[in-house]
Amino acid sequence: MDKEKIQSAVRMILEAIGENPDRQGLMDTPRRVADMYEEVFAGIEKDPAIHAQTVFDEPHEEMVLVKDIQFSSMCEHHLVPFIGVAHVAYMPKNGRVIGLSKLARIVDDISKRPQLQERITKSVADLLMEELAPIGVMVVIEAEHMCMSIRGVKKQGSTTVTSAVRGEFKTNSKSRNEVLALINR
Ligand SMILES: Nc1nc2c(ncn2[C@@H]2O[C@H](COP(=O)(O)OP(=O)(O)OP(=O)(O)O)[C@@H](O)[C@H]2O)c(=O)[nH]1
Ligand SMILES: [Zn+2]
Repeated sequence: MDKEKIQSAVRMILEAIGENPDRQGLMDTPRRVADMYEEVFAGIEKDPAIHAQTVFDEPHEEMVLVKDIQFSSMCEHHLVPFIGVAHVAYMPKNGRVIGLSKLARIVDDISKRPQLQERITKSVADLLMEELAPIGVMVVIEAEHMCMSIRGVKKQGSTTVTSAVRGEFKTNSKSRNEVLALINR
């Protein structure tokens, strides 16, 4: 990531909005924003699939659900945050079970990029299907988009819910409803 370039761009934005980038309070702002972008866009340089490489040979072929995984991402249209929770369920097959924290790490790496909520949802589901070849995967994400609350339509408190459903969860409404019931408990 070119942090020097981010700094000069932020300086230009401050000038463009009619501010004085050299005044006391703004002097370090380009550097701070560059540090922040390095953090919130850290996923661009990461391959989330590495988190699915260590599998435990555990013969559990029923649901595993990690719910309420907090995440934050940056909406790619306005570069403002959207913040919420992800619920990730899968049904392992052939002993291909991964560490629970890895589900959260996958959500993190995929979120830390300019994103759309739909793409995060789909990416997490597809990654798990590809890497673990499980019986099924279901990802549900709930988030509030700052681009809808602090600007534009200015609707605070509205939540966007997206889901991606694969395999058994797609074909079997009982399995799907079980996940939804557990999420909403
Ligand atoms: N589908 C989807 N849309 C998003 C997401 N984040 C932000 N948006 C929307 O992206 C759209 C961009 O619309 P544009 O009309 O190009 O931009 P805009 O004029 O700033 O839109 P307004 O927000 O309506 O003022 C807006 O409707 C946002 O609400 C997301 O994760 N998924
Ligand atoms: Zn936006």
